[in-house]
Amino acid sequence: MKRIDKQPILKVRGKEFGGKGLPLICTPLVGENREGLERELEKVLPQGPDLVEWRLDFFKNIRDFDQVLQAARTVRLRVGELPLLFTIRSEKEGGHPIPLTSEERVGLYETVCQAGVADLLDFELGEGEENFRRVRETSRRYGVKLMGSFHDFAGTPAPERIMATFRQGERRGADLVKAAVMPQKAEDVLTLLQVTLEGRKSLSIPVITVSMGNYGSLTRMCGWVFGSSLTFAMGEKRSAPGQIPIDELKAVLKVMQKALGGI
Ligand SMILES: O=C1C[C@@](O)(C(=O)O)C[C@@H](O)[C@@H]1O
Repeated sequence: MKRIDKQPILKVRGKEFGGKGLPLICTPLVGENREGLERELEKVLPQGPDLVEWRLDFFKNIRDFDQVLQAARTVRLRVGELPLLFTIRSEKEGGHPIPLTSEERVGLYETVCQAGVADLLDFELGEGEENFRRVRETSRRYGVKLMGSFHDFAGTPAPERIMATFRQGERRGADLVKAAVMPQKAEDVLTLLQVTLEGRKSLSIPVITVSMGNYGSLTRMCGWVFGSSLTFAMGEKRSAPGQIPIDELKAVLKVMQKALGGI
């Protein structure tokens, strides 16, 4: 079986988004200060993720950009050659409440790009066209890749809406797009997988899709077969419902890959 005809690929520090075979495994860090992040990394790194996401919205002193940068440099150093993804999730899309306006979030992304600590940024498409354009411009200037993202912690929108969001990301110049949604019924999981396949076949950039919660955890294991280029797995602590421990995920992926004939 040929997996999917068209395969747009994005390479970041040698890791391929959208390449053949297994998905990349990303482990989120949710430490609330530098020490916490260091402790987390000690547990996470030996488990062999392909990349690490720092969820800045969990960082306690996020208003203090100097502290953020200090922590960022520590994390950067520790992850070494692994790609590092910076994410400031907004509360309305399921993030930790943070005292930063949209304007300040854009500023913080600019700061980390300038400091040369990030490989990838996750910026919500819901932050609006102008903010997205600014983050796109800055990230491009510093050679940082940009993920246009969308999250719904309450439900799974209709497939056309998810696809429309992906196309919006593509139009705005994102390097890849991501949707994480919550299933309310088993059909929602199928919807997400169907959209994954459609996105993979019709977009010019790689896609990442996640269905969260218990039912949704299926997609964390099999989404790659339908075209999701990355899956999030728990290192020390979950950053979203349904994430499974990285070692368990790796074991499942191995079984699936063999059963699928090595695609
Ligand atoms: O958007 C995502 C996906 C995610 O919400 C998940 O469900 O695994 C976890 C987040 O940390 C990440 O930014």
